[in-house]
Amino acid sequence: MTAALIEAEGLVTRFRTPPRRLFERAGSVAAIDGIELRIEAGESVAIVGESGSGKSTLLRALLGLGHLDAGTVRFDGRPVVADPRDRMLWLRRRTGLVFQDPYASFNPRRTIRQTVAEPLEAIGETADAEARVDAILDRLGLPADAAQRLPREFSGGQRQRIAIARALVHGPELLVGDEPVSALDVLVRRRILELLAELRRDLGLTMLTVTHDLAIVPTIAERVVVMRRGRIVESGPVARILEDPREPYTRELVASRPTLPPGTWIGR
Ligand SMILES: Nc1ncnc2c1ncn2[C@@H]1O[C@H](COP(=O)(O)OP(=O)(O)OP(=O)(O)O)[C@@H](O)[C@H]1O
Repeated sequence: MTAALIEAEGLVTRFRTPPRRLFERAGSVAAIDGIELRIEAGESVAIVGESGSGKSTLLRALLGLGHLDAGTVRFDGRPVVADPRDRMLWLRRRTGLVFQDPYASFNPRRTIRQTVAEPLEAIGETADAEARVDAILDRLGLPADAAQRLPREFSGGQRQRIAIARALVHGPELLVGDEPVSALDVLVRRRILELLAELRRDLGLTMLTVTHDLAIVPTIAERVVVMRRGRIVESGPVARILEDPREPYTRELVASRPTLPPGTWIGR
């Protein structure tokens, strides 16, 4: 079998929990507990589960940003190790990240040009930064003068476009989103989801998106991984999971999701 883009085996991450009573010892909780996950190049996978199920911890582990108590992660066959001596520039070159609240991750005093160029600085590819920033801002439908302006001058939807521009400016093959549209209102959310689907097609991206919102999954992914209490309880094609969930927990999640907009399913 050829190497998958991401291969995770037996991942366990524990966090210490403070004692609840005076003479009780501190305990620990497994935020992720024995995760096996394989993502092929070009695939788009959504990780879903309620708050606290371990989605963000898993994402951090896959990117080498969080500690692991057990297990291994490989990216295109190469081990991902959370080691401060190795800043894993090779992995940063190949991945782009989009978070829920772009504003919180923008420096309010840096122009959009400086903000979007951040990954290029981080990986030491600044030679043609200006042209690359202009090209990606244009690709994301931002006005030509956006580069000189500051984050506060933009709406929520535009800020998320800027965040996506920053995630893609260095030409990564994997785009990772942690609740990338949760902070947006419904119409803007729809547009950003469609934009992500289009970018994925045009750029041949592999996508990994964490969300608590099952309603967005058909637009963003072909495969769903359902997490509960640090474990994967079910995984499969979007249509199968949404129409015929096998696990009681997934059935509950599906039943409680808001009605799907008459949207674009990419998974079938
Ligand atoms: N740094 C930390 N220290 C202690 N406990 C943590 C830490 N990070 C996560 N946890 C615990 O690990 C479990 C999983 O958290 P995680 O944030 O991965 O879940 P999540 O599914 O991403 O939740 P949300 O959707 O609310 O972000 C939770 O019980 C959480 O309290």
